[in-house]
Amino acid sequence: MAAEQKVKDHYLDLVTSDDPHHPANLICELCRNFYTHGWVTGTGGGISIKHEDHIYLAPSGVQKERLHPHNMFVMHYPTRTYIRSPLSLKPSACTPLFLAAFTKRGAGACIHTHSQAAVLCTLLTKKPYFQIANIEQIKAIPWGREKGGYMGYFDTLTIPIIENTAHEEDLKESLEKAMDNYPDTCAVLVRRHGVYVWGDTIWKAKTQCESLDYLFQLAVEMIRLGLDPAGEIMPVEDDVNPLVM
Ligand SMILES: CSCCC(=O)C(=O)COP(=O)(O)O
Ligand SMILES: [Zn+2]
Repeated sequence: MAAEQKVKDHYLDLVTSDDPHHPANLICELCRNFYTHGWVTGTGGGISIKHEDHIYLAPSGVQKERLHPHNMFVMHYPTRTYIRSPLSLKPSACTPLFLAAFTKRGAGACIHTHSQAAVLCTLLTKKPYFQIANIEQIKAIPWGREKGGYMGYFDTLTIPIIENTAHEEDLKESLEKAMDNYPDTCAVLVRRHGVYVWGDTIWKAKTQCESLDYLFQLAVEMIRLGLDPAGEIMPVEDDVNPLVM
């Protein structure tokens, strides 16, 4: 009994910390925050964080805004084995997709949202990508495989769109293919479903996810107004501006 208790305590230690920046605490806090954006509504969406050799994952099919650190699964990344599996829960169905971000991109965190703006952007085009250009917030999106590179104001942002599947885990192959075809991207949209966004750290992933969602919302409004999000900047006519002499 004593030995068994010791083992159990050890596993609990992996998800018990007073540090608000501990991955188990952060996933809970950020899911509550993302719920207020409508990003993890009705159990959809989620977050995974890599910390050293450990991957922190939420359970599948639970209300993400009500997570407790003790609900977290912990995977030993080098062996891809679970070292903590809460009883009667299953790890997120997004796990293979999160792992693709860690493995193929060296990400430190991956966020999946069911944002309505993201879904609408996949419905407003039949193309296998979403584009937007000449918007200041584009500058928050990293670009290029070299660390520290960001998009410029005059650049066109392209985010690949993959087709949805009946089961989340079946998206893995097409997500990985999109990562190969768009080596600079930090996100992949899933038609009629949502978006996966990854970053070097959880804070970068959050900033990128927020910036992309801002751009998705803006694109939907632009299209509603008959504007092309990826179109040219309309020249300002001096003679209609009363401030220009
Ligand atoms: C109504 S949510 C359907 C599953 C899904 O798309 C998702 O993102 C949540 O998966 P999880 O296994 O983490 O609950
Ligand atoms: Zn999903």
